[in-house]
Amino acid sequence: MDFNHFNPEECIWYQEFYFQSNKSPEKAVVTAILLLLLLFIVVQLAVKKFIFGKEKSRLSKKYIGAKINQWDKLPRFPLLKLIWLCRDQKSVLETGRRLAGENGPFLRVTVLGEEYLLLNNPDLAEKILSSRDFGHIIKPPQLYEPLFDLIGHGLLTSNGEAWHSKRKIMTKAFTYPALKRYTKIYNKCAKRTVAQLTQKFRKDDKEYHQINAIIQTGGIEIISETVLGLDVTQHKEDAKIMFTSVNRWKEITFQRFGTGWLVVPLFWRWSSLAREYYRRLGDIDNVIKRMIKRCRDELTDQPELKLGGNNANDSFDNMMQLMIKSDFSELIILDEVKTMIMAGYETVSATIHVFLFMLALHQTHQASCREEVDRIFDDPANCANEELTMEALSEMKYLERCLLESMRMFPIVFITARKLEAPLNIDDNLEIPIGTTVVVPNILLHKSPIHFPQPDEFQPDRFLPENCAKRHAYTYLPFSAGPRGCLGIKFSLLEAKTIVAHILRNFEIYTNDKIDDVPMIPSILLRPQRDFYFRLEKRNI
Ligand code: HEM
Repeated sequence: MDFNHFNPEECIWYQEFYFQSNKSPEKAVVTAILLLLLLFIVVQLAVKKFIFGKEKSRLSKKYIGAKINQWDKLPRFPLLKLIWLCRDQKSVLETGRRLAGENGPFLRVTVLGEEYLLLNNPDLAEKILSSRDFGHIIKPPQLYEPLFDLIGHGLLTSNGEAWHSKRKIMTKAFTYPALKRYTKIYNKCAKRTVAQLTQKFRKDDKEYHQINAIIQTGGIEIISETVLGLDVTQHKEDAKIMFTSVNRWKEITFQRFGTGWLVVPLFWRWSSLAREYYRRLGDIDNVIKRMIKRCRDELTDQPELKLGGNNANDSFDNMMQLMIKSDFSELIILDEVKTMIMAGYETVSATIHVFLFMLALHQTHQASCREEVDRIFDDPANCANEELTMEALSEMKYLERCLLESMRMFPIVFITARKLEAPLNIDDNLEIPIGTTVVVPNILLHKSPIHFPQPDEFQPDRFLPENCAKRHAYTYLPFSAGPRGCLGIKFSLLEAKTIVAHILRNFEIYTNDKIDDVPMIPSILLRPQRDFYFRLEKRNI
């Protein structure tokens, strides 16, 4: 074609484009925007690869001399096949179990140049989770990045020395004396939960209702008071802002991760959901700042309480006081408080919701738990005014076994992941290189028929001490394990036992759902496709 004498009307493709664009100019604009976005994403990926690539080679130099090993021979599972097999969210867990059975302990996949390795075996899980090497305890940025603008560099997302020093201090918030103080809060909130359930299930009401919202309200009340010192009855206005904002923030987060395209930062930042999300976050920050000020004022009024530094051990009522006494800056307190709320509210509420469902499905186990609970409530030495003490709660052995079994079948946090900044030595022949993201699939380990025969059956006696002693410690990981395992294990078990014991004391629990009616979906947390339905019959006590 002679471009010097180019006549657009003679050229068919040009005419088509010209007339199309004339007919609907907005289509051309949309196409241009999409092309620009595509270009932007490609550039972002290239820049990331360049930066991570440099980081990798810097780290590799640090470990010159790492042995040549079998890593290169470890086969890769085809990514497209994996995406295809996991296309249905409802059956993704079953697919995972099948793949784990077929592929042995390792499943290696490469995504956009990033290596991922599934370690589906308790020995391998122990190798990574028990390691104290700072290069083995890094949270993968590609998975945790979305959390950074929410919780900044709180305990859950920070690494290295910054993480270590904060962990040392925050561990004090979970010692026996601290938990003993929180137990009073658990009881108070459990009684409010029972009152709300009593209102919902009127006498002679034979209907089934969803109760998750009530369980979650109890969960937020507990975490607000134990972390912030925010008692709903005393700080009504702040409590209202806190509850609505935390709930909306959580809903938006689920919506974001459930709607694939909103995960892309560029789309997210321009969405109306993001605007609401940051406004809610601002509201939460303002409540926390007001609580920090109140707490500082209280401590100034009572100088004998102001201990500072390492002496902050025992004399605090809530985690905020501990942080102020440990001289955390306001910025660190904001991140840490939000971390605790995020780590500790939805996880326990969701665990209780599933546990009540398990008890409703297994009436004989429910009856045995109630018998135990009644015996403890009726013992005045253990339990005055229907207040469960730490000692009373530790006597609830049967209830605890049922809770642990429920968490085995449905671990709310279903995987643990680390990004290697130091090679991980598996044995003489295999060393996993720096840069790999290793994933421990807690949920698949819990369903292993070798360690848990008839894994789909609810059998609380698996958690009798003699049966636990026979099992590898890294077969059961609802709270993960090792130096980065959950800080709130005892907190969660005590809270869940208190709430459920109060409910069992007051109600008989029934459901008309079957276990297969409501598949569990792996989202940020493992959660049922919809809330379960329950009927609660008030007991005559
Ligand atoms: C049933 C309830 C809970 C479950 C299933 C759970 C599970 C977990 C898991 C699996 C991890 C490790 C994550 C990882 O290694 O990537 C973790 C970490 C953590 N959890 Fe929990 N958690 C629960 C409740 C709580 C509560 C109530 C709190 C505090 C009030 C809490 C605070 C934390 C913190 C601070 C971390 C980060 C620890 C660190 O990185 O050093 N969790 N949790």
